[in-house]
Amino acid sequence: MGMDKFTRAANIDGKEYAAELLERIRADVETLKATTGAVPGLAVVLVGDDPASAIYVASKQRQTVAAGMKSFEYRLAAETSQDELLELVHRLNEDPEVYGILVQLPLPVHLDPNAVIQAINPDKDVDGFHVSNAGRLATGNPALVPCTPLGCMMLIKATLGENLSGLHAVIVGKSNIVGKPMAQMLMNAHCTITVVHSQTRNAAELCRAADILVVAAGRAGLVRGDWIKPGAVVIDVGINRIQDGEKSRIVGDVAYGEAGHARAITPVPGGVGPMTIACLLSNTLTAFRRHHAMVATA
Ligand SMILES: Nc1nc(=O)c2c([nH]1)NC[C@@H]1CN(c3ccc(C(=O)N[C@@H](CCC(=O)O)C(=O)O)cc3)C=[N+]21
Repeated sequence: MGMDKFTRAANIDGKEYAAELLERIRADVETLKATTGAVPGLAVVLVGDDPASAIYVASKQRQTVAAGMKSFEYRLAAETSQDELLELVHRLNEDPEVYGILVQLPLPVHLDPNAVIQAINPDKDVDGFHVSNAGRLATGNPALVPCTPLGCMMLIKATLGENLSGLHAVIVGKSNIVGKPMAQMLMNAHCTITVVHSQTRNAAELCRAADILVVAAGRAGLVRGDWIKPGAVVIDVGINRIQDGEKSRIVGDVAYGEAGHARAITPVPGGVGPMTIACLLSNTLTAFRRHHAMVATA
């Protein structure tokens, strides 16, 4: 894609897209409440008192209520046992008012996150972390997909249009939460996929081949300007708190100031982060729709 040197990369405003998505969700919730006589509800479970987690959970709750959904919040003590947590998950699985369940990660170290995630009813697994949802996504079946890569996909399509067929997407990072599901989604959209990670020998060279570059490495400024092909679309998933003199601030995994030759790039903050929360509500609405469609056709 030809870009003259006077063109600046467009800023992909995730905050604005998230606000638009939340407004569409709110309108859909209003209609569905009238047609089903039910209200979508999201349960968020927070174990312990990690301050960053508490901030995210408060923000999730505020936006859930703003969308017209019910919010059920469970704050459990840090010393909660595995059995107590599993018991709560089982109770939420059975609760007809709860359509979505999110257990905030990370959990205190004495708890096994995998066992907790696999205990969630996959049809209520709005994080999309259950093996059943990972398998559905991998096989192109209807799934609840992880919120962060879902939000990335929406921002990519808002920038490039619906048809991504044949584009080369490079994903940096291979986590179950972002890298792997992102690769699956882009493959389902008929992209050619390269996954780069900490053991990759020629990461810069591989990234330079990307039409779409999604970076979820968790390392501040890892991706430099010369890793980016002119005209590429760059999605920065990183959220890194760095010390800047007296103050601390949040930066992404991409050296944003070196990416002027990209076609478009997400800022941090204000890019992928706000889309993650909007997609959590989108997934709750999806779970609600699927439940009521099943009931209607049964
Ligand atoms: N089961 C589970 N599901 C999650 O989805 C989950 C989780 N656990 N644990 C923690 C991480 C983190 N996370 C974020 C969501 C929104 C922003 C966000 O909106 N960030 C803003 C503000 C950044 C700031 O200033 O802190 C931004 O990027 O603009 C960030 C991070 C969801 N997580």
